[in-house]
Amino acid sequence: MTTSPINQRYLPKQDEVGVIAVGFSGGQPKVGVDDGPQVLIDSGLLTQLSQDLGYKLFGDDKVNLYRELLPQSENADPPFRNMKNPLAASAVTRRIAQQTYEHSVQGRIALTLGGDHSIAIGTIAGTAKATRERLGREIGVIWVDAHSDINTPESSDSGNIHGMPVAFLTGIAKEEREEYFGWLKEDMLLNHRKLVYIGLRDVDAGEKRILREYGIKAFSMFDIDRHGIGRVVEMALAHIGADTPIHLSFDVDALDPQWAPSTGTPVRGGLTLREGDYICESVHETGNLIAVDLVEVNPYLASDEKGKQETIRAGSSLVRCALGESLL
Ligand SMILES: NC(=[NH2+])NCCC[C@H](N)C(=O)O
Ligand SMILES: [Mn+2]
Ligand SMILES: [Mn+2]
Repeated sequence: MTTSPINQRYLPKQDEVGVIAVGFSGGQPKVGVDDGPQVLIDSGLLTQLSQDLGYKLFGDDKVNLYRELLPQSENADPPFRNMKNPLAASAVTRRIAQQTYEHSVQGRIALTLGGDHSIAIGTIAGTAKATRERLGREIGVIWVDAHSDINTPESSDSGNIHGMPVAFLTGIAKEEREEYFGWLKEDMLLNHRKLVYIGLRDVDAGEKRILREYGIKAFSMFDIDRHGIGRVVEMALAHIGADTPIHLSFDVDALDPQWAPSTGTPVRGGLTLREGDYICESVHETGNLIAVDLVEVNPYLASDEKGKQETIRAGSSLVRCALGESLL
């Protein structure tokens, strides 16, 4: 496969990583996913990135809780268009967009540790804007997940915003009011033709309609069984285009619960850890990686300590692979 890296001057500073540790769980109802970044950091992930992989780290060494942005009480943040915790999610993701923007516009790889997947509204908005400014181009997104997270507020059965980020980011869901994601402006949006999914196996009926209507590229577990992970990743990268800055958004629930049981919405029949690592390694190998999100690690949901540790180890392995650990 020919995936020649984009023009040298377009490359991120490949030795600098901007870390955003996001302790936010308001995109879904289960407590604990806000402790995801802390357990990943406690496991030594950031030390490994600097000491073993040689990255210069910038940004957070402690987890953002965004307390000052959160509404005072749940009563102060009633559902809006069926969305739960809309003011909190909007305010926090707006701030995350600023944080990723600041790293990305300087050419650092933006690494975001979540937190539930609603936070990708911020991370992708930030890198999309920074990349337009810095390089004059659109980003591509590889979204690795059991779910497509492309519900609109109206199509969602749950009202959980972590099932909606892609709809807002592509402009498929729109909202004018500033405090309800109206701050997402044109230059922060993602072209739905530059989006590709890998690992899908639990997609709502309304989401399937959206994927079909917009012709969005998606590789489900069926496709991985049919073609093998090597061919699927090759096709996914070809869809994004060889000359495109890539934002990798990895939901740990893409992995089979055997490898990552400690997550809010586990779905059986998923990727092996090795397949997940392979996706990350392949994206690294393109030389076009500009950002990584690792989300939905909830340390309190495994049935035992072993499941919790496995999930943390898997999540941190995915991040290290995306940053080039296992390539010789
Ligand atoms: N990021 C996730 N784990 N998303 C799960 C979403 C589940 C379901 N489709 C919903 O919209 O509520
Ligand atoms: Mn998911
Ligand atoms: Mn997700």
